[in-house]
Amino acid sequence: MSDRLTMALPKGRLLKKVQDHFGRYGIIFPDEDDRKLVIEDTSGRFTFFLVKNSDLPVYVSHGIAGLGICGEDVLTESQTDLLKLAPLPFGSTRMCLAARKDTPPPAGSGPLTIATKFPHFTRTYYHKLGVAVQVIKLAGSVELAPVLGLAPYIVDLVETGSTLKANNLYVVQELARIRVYLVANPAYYKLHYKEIEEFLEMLDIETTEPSP
Ligand SMILES: Nc1ncnc2c1ncn2[C@@H]1O[C@H](COP(=O)(O)OP(=O)(O)OP(=O)(O)O)[C@@H](O)[C@H]1O
Ligand SMILES: O=P(O)(O)OC[C@H]1O[C@H](OP(=O)(O)OP(=O)(O)O)[C@H](O)[C@@H]1O
Repeated sequence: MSDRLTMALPKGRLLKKVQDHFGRYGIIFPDEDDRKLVIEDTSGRFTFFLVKNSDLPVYVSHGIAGLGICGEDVLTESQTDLLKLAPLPFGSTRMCLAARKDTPPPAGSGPLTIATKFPHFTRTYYHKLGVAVQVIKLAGSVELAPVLGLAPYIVDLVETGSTLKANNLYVVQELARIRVYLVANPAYYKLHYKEIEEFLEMLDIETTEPSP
């Protein structure tokens, strides 16, 4: 492959935001053929791989893509050791405990039954507090669980709150702020330190990792 930097991008709701943001800095990639999964930006600096959100840390940790753009939610669940270079100014959400409006907040040290797409985050969060949890893992539409009686509580991402509202649920407690990060494979970062730092300077964001 050429000496372009390689970056994995999530195919879902973040892609348009990345495209708009990068476009402001002259990193333009086409979207006319949205079935193409390997694309090159017109400035000649990047090759992008369009991957499923939850697979993104796999590609970066294996060094297939040197860089990636990924939410902290996915990073936490992946249990990979990627460098979080800098948060990006879009895609922020809140990880929340939510329930039906007629369910009171949990009291005492559990056990709490929680349905979620984020079992690792949920177990870690409550274990740190000494609260016992039974986690029911779902792949999506988590808001259905309290509505249908699968679990009284859910842990899920909340952005606008409209999904909770439409299903008569409420935020019991905000557990964490979740941001979207530019991440790197540690070895790739060392190898391409100069180009990556130039790219970060151009985006006007500072690295959160010390220099190698
Ligand atoms: N409203 C939102 N809901 C979920 N994630 C959001 C939202 N807004 C921003 N994000 C961030 O965007 C990232 C990518 O969201 P996307 O919808 O593509 O993921 P996903 O639903 O997990 O993807 P997939 O359905 O392919 O598994 C999330 O990991 C999260 O950090
Ligand atoms: O607060 P809001 O703006 O309503 O956004 C939050 C919702 O969006 C996400 O789901 P997504 O659309 O990815 O569907 P999924 O649950 O099937 O993964 C998230 O899991 C919430 O359900």
